[in-house]
Amino acid sequence: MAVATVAALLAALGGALWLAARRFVGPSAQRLQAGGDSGLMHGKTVLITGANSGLGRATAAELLRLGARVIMGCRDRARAEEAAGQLRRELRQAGGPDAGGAGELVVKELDLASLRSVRAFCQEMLQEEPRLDVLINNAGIFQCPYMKTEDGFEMQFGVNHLGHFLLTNLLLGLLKSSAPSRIVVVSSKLYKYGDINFEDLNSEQSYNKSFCYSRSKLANILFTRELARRLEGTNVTVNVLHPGVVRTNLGRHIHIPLLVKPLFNLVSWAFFKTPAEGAQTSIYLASSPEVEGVSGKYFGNCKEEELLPKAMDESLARKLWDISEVMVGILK
Ligand SMILES: NC(=O)c1ccc[n+]([C@@H]2O[C@H](COP(=O)([O-])OP(=O)(O)OC[C@H]3O[C@@H](n4cnc5c(N)ncnc54)[C@H](OP(=O)(O)O)[C@@H]3O)[C@@H](O)[C@H]2O)c1
Repeated sequence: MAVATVAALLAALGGALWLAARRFVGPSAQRLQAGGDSGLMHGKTVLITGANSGLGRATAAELLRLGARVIMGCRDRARAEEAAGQLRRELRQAGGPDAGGAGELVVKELDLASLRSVRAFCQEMLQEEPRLDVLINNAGIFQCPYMKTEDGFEMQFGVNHLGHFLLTNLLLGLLKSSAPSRIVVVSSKLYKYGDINFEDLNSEQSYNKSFCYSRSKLANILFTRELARRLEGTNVTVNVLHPGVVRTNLGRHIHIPLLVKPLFNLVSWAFFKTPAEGAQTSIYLASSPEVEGVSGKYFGNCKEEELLPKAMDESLARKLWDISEVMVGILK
């Protein structure tokens, strides 16, 4: 009797934990089915940063299936070519458009930790690509030890915010001439724990890897909202999203003790989204007719969500924009 009671209690506790965790990461995005019919993106060119892994790779797979020309902007050509080869094979096996020539994958080198690389990449884009319908600022680095980009910026702020800031600005002309066009920014719910300290944007005085990640993700949202304001009337929209908690390579800098690893793997298997699930909101914002004309909004699970006041602070967003322009030397 006592054993049965304990077992029942454990089952109830397990169930409650399961429900609580699913609630935290959001409903299974598989049910959201953001992608539409194959052919929906036919004739559209999409650029995805960090498309060789995790969410970027899953987003590329679906947009390719929908018929887009997908440009994978990646820092490591070998890793990107390998991912592109796998994606083409998967698509052929599924009898997708690659066999018939509708979707197309192109790999281009882009290191967001180097403004020189971002400029060279954009120059190549402007020379070779007649149009750009969707830009997905997806690449990201998470809780790394203190490191600097080639230009001397703290790595998370440099890659997650400044690299994408310069990239977007240099491609705006192409996006405008291809309008209606869209920009999709991948942020994180962890923005809630960040703030923008203009006195120490480079974290020289103190470095906290979690806080700096959150700061970079808050910067993604402020950037999106200020850009949406600047793009009013151009038919170029920009929205930002939280993908949920997703099983990807993002945690590569987190050290998990060997003994705890099996438990962590079990928890992530049970509760985290798969990359295909996590990518649904990116795919939705990139391709769905439902969001045509929608701009400056924050999404999770393919639905608009509320932001904390600090992420909607217009004067903070303007100040960050002005300082970012100076940091990346936008006028050079
Ligand atoms: N996974 C989650 O639970 C989660 C939650 C909230 C938000 N996000 C956001 O989702 C986005 C995608 O992350 P993910 O989870 O898919 O992680 P991931 O599997 O690690 O993918 C990150 C991608 O960014 C690329 N990248 C990193 N540094 C770069 C640089 N300097 N230049 C160009 N590309 C660079 C990586 O390239 P390499 O493969 O060459 O390293 C990789 O392709 C990130 O912005 C992340 O902040 C993820």
